Parts: sequence; structure tokens; C-alpha cells
Amino acid sequence: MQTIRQLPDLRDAVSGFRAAGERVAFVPTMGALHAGHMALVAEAKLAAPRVIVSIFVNPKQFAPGEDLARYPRKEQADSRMLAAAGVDLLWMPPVEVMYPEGHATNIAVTGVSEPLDGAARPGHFDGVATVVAKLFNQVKPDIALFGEKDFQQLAVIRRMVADLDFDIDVRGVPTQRDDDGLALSSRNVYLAPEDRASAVALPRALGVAARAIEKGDDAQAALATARASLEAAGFDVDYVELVDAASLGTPVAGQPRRLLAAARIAGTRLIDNVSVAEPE
Ligand SMILES: Nc1ncnc2c1ncn2[C@@H]1O[C@H](COP(=O)(O)OP(=O)(O)OP(=O)(O)O)[C@@H](O)[C@H]1O
Ligand SMILES: CC(C)(CO)[C@@H](O)C(=O)[O-]
Ligand code: BAL
Repeated sequence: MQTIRQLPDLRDAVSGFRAAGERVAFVPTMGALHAGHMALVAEAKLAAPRVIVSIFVNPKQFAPGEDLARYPRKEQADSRMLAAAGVDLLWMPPVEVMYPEGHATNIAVTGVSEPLDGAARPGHFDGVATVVAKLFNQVKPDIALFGEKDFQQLAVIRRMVADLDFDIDVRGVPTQRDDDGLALSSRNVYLAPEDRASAVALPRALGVAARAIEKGDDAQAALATARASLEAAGFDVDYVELVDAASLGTPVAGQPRRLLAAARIAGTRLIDNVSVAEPE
């Protein structure tokens, strides 16, 4: 696996793949890799002969006061995992390569980025859209893979790709979970053992609410029950909401729906989401 940190070197390597007629699948990450990321890499390996992974902890997507400084960084372990998984190229630009002095362009995707995490984390999705657009222009992938764990992020990227005419096939990969159901996340390492044990309330509350709504119970009552069980487990709840799976706005009869939540336990903010089928 080549590890590249400068843009001209990346351009040379990508031109080499293209000259050989090889399609490229791309997995953008912020590192501290776990089995969730590796599921994206495995899908990428199936999708194209060349796989590029990026690791870049993007300062622009952290709102003021968030965990940018203490975000886990595990460069050597990450690099070993990616090499063992058969990744061709690891793109790891320093901050000054991504945002040289004078960088002044911001990409704001309206609508789908505004509710939920967009409301809770001001500027977050502008930072995500801006860095993902730059990564797409740098890597020039044919296919890009994102996790459904960050469901709103996936929707924002799909919107941006459609609106800006990126010729990239964006694919979502189902959320990978620990044995007890907690979604894998780099931020899980922040959890003390007792908080990690309580955190299972998040997937459980979403599962219970989704099943209740699917069998025709009142959605608002199911959401209130989910909120109460999260609070009983020690969470401060940012939101628990049922939305239209495409627009992330008000659910539309007959259209796919999604139940999303964000909540903090002992200061660590976790997100999760599940699909909700039509009432039986
Ligand atoms: N449990 C998971 N299952 C599937 N995909 C995941 C999972 N966790 C992260 N991903 C995906 O991996 C990509 C990189 O995510 P990122 O590096 O931010 O990891 P993370 O674990 O989501 O970290 P964070 O703690 O910041 O949420 C994203 O597309 C994200 O949706
Ligand atoms: C897509 C991403 C790599 C952009 O920084 C990040 O938001 C993430 O890891 O999900
Ligand atoms: N996994 C999304 C990146 C973030 O929370 O900033």
C-alpha cells in the first residue's frame, strides 16, 4: 500500500490507475479505524480493482467547543489494517495541504443538511460537504462508499453529488454494530465501561420505537417513550425523530421512513438510526 501526503503524488498515482483503465473505489474517513470502516473497505474491494482510503480529521466540520483536539488518532494501527485489507493507496493530507493559506470556498447544501445534526452542530455539514467535494476532486473516484451510521451525512453527500454533477456512484453501507447492538464509532473509545454498558439503550430505544410505529402505534407516543428510556439510561437527548428517508423532512405516506437519534452520555455524543417499514 502506498501512503501519500502530497497532492502532486496523489495525482500521479491516480493518473496511473486511470491510464491502466482501472476503476477506483474511495472510502473517506477520519481514521481511528474499526470494523465499520473495514466493512466500507470490503465493499470497495468488491466494487473496483483499485481502492483508495483517506484519513483526514477535518477541522472545518467540528463546531466550536467540539472534540477536534482529542479526536482519536491512530495512524500506525490504521495503516496496518488498511494494508492487510488490500487497500492500494492511503491518502493522508496534512491540514495545510487540504486548506492552504487563503482557502475561502465553502459548500453549503441547503434543506437536507438543516434539521437534526445540522441544527445541533452548526457548520458541521458545510465542513463535511466542502471537504468531501475537495476529496472527490483530488481522488477522482468512480465509486464512493459511506456508512448509513451517519445517515444524514450520506443524504447531504448524495444531494451535493447530484447538484454539482459529480460523476460518482455514491453507495451507502449498512451500520456495523457491536454484539449488544451499539453502532461502532470511533467516539465509542471515549466511553468509560459503565457508560459503554448504558449506551446500549440507544439502539434498543430505536428498535422498540421502530417496531411500535411499524405495528401502527402513534409515532409521537413511540418517540416520547424512546426519549424517556434514553433519559432513564443517563442520556441527554439532542433529538429522536421520524423523518422521510430521502428529504429528512416530514414523513410522506407510502415513502421510506427513518428514525434517527442523537444523545450524549457522560459528554460523549452518539448517533444512530434505523429504517421504519410501513405499518402492517
Ligand atoms: N458502524 C459503522 N457502520 C458502517 N459505517 C460506519 C460505521 N461507523 C462509521 N462508518 C462510516 O465510516 C466513514 C468514516 O467515518 P468516521 O471516520 O467519522 O468514523 P466514525 O466511527 O463515524 O467516527 P465518529 O465517532 O466521528 O462518528 C463514514 O462514511 C461513516 O459513516
Ligand atoms: C466523510 C468524512 C470523512 C468527511 O470528513 C467524515 O465526515 C466521516 O468520517 O464520516
Ligand atoms: N462520522 C461523522 C464525522 C463527525 O462526526 O464529525
